[in-house]
Amino acid sequence: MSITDNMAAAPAPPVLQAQGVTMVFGGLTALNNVSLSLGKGEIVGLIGPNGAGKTTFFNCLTGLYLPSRGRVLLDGSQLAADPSKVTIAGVARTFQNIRLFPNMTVLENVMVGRHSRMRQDPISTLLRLPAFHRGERAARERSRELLEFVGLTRAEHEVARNLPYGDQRRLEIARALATDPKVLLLDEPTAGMNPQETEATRQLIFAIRDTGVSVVVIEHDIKFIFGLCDKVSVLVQGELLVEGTPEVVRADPRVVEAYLGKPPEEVEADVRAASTEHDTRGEA
Ligand SMILES: Nc1ncnc2c1ncn2[C@@H]1O[C@H](COP(=O)(O)OP(=O)(O)OP(=O)(O)O)[C@@H](O)[C@H]1O
Repeated sequence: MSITDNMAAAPAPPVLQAQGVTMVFGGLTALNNVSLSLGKGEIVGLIGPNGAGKTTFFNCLTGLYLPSRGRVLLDGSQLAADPSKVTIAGVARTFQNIRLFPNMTVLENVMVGRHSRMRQDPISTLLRLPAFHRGERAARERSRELLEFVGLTRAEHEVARNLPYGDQRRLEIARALATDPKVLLLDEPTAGMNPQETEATRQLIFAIRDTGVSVVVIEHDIKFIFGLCDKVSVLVQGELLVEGTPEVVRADPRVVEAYLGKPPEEVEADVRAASTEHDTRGEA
């Protein structure tokens, strides 16, 4: 076997790596020594009961929180605890509670994402020099391409708050993609969607993966996760309980136990009900 053969056989290094991430809030350990490895073009699911630490983990991956211990690497380089630097490095996200600019148009929302990636010379911007206009034209073109990609071309000029809920979630994804991410983190992308919208979202995530972007998805809909992901990690009370292929995770007795000892269909209904209760409590 030649050296080249050996090199070809070596697995590609992970795009994103979380190593022993621990997050302590006062006396509460929300995450304890959680690791995750994401390959190029891979889709990884993150599941777990309410309060397991899933969103906290995303906040550590995106620089919103500085982990109490552990680190996060993108292409082998440690990420700063600074969300805008993490975005520029190539990690984008959507939020559990949609965060759009409600009074801006659909196109403008995507352009905001694009601008966070652009490096305009301040003088050109201030004086509206040709370079500024070229940059704006390119940003608009790319934003339109992304709206077409997520199926929102028809809504380009609508005000974001007037979009149906499912479309708002797609718009958030388009805005995240406008930053040209290597890694996209989706926090409950199908929450509140009907079965058709959920299936369309699954197809959209596959299409995103096919462009070479790696994806991590938090979802309570277990069937959705098992039908989407290459690997699944299960968090329970801040600890990584199990990780593996959907087949391995689904069959693991600890997962069944952690999810109330019921089959996936019943578990899913329970988790959704618990989630609604949780949200209602949060609003009270
Ligand atoms: N900023 C914070 N300060 C203090 N405690 C926090 C903070 N953020 C999260 N927590 C706590 O950390 C734990 C994990 O919360 P987190 O929101 O990450 O869970 P989750 O798995 O995303 O839950 P859900 O499925 O309900 O969204 C919870 O006990 C939560 O109350």
